[in-house]
Amino acid sequence: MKLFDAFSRQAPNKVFFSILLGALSGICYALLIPIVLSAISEDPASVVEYESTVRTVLSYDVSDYKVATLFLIVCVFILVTRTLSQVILTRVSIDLSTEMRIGFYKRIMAASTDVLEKMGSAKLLATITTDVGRIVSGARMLPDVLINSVTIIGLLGFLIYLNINVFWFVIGAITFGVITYQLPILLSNAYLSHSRKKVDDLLEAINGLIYGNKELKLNDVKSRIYLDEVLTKNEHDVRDAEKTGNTITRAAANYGDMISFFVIGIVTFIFINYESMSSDELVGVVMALLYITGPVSIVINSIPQIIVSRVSLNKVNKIFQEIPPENINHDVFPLEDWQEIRFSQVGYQYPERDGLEGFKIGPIDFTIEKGQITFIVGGNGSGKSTLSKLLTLHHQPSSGTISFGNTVVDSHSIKSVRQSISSIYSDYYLFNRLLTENGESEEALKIQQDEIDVYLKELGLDDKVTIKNGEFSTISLSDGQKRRLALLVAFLEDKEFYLFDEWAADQDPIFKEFFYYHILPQLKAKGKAVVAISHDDRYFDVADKILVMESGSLIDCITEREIIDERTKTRNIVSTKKVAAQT
Ligand SMILES: Nc1ncnc2c1ncn2[C@@H]1O[C@H](COP(=O)(O)OP(=O)(O)OP(=O)(O)O)[C@@H](O)[C@H]1O
Repeated sequence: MKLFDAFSRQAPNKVFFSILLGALSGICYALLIPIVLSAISEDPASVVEYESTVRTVLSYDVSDYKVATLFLIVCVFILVTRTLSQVILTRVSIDLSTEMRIGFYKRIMAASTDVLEKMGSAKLLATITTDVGRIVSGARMLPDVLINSVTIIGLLGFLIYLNINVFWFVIGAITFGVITYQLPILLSNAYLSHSRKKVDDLLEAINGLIYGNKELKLNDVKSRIYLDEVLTKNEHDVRDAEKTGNTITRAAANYGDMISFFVIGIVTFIFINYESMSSDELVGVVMALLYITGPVSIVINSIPQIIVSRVSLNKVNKIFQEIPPENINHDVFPLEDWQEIRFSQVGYQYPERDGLEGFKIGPIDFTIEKGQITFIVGGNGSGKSTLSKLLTLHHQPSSGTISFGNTVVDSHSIKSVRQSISSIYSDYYLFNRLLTENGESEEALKIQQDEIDVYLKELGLDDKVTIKNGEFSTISLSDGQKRRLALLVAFLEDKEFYLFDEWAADQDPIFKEFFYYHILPQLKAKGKAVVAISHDDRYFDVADKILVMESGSLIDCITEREIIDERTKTRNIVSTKKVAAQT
């Protein structure tokens, strides 16, 4: 059983110990009935020797003292072994779920950006939150299934001892019950997994409700249609599938519970007419069957959950395969000094989607120099951001080579080269803390704190955020302020190559100017290679080089100072005229 394999791999010794305890507990459980029967039966062939002595314990009369003592010992033993078995396996299951999730985090970190972008966050989140949980709940049933299975086996053994024909009859009845029970369960699983798919759609719709809330508020028709045709429809789909699935499951579970009673009825009212049995034997059989009812229904009713667990385990394994780790060297080594980033005949293409060919870049040749500011410009969809992800080594070229100085970026060097890059993308993510290594000296921390305070002031954030022990006091800031905080983080990283994708787009005019005329030149003066993707043609004069993109091709690379100044001047005149015309 795959589920059990996963467990055994997690903690083989603990699992073995838990199985052993579970088995012992199951055996003792099965022993209770023969012990009780021995006490009430006068049959000389009883399991325990009958003794009619009465002893007084704590002022109470106890008959069959020896049997009673054995009964008590077995009960205590069951209590201890059963609890230990369950606790051990439950702990292993909790460890397993933690390990699984951490494994997921590591795999996501090691996967390439291309693969993650293709898969999308919703699928990954659903797997981490839903499937891992299901595996654990299924796995938590394993100790009970084990204990009860052993109990069933023990009681079946007792039935063999009582009457072999009854044993075969009971085996046949249980097999029939288990098989017929599976049919409704399969049907209900189909409904429940349909409802699970619908939950994905519903979650997407709820996202729309929360994030599209402002748009919906401004348009009553839109919000009514969204409520009726999207949210309510999805809710009803989930509700209907769940109702049907759960109705079938409940009916099947009750059928599972009643199987043993059907068997008791058939043995008592029908079987007895065809098989000669003493009344002691019949009492024994009925007691064993009554006793077996609980374990049988526990085992039968856990089958669906264990099946769901296995399905989830397969899903998790499948997703793991779909996000393979990047096939690269994961050791980081110091890079040889470099002065320029060189793109030689670099080409890249997004994968085909819905039968449409993926957007293509290149082949492209250019260089980015340290101590220079390079702008990448071009119309919407011309490929600037795609090019930026090639520059920051998140996309790997399908043709050509990228080199940082003498270091060619390949599977051996890519991770090391990435360490010299800092970027703020247009869809950047701001963590709520600086992720710097602890253990620095107090003096170093003080210098860093001073540096932070200077940057906070410079970026106009000193009255908005404080950073203590690396944690931001808040990230509930305006879009522009958040982006400035991201800039502070990038500064502190002190990398050799900085890339900004439309950083200034949502800054006010003062900070826009501050970015282009102060921050970028400051980085340039520090000898950093600086690339800014920008539509702000007013500031193109800051650039030492302008790369112009169109439809995935580099159509111009302007390096001449006069041309840049000239173009900037012309664009400024055009912009001023446009503004004048509009006003
Ligand atoms: N993750 C992706 N998967 C597939 N295709 C993509 C992906 N991201 C972008 N594209 C395609 O690549 C093309 C270029 O997109 P890109 O974001 O590079 O343009 P851009 O020049 O940065 O545009 P903008 O100025 O609007 O930001 C687009 O036509 C888009 O359809």
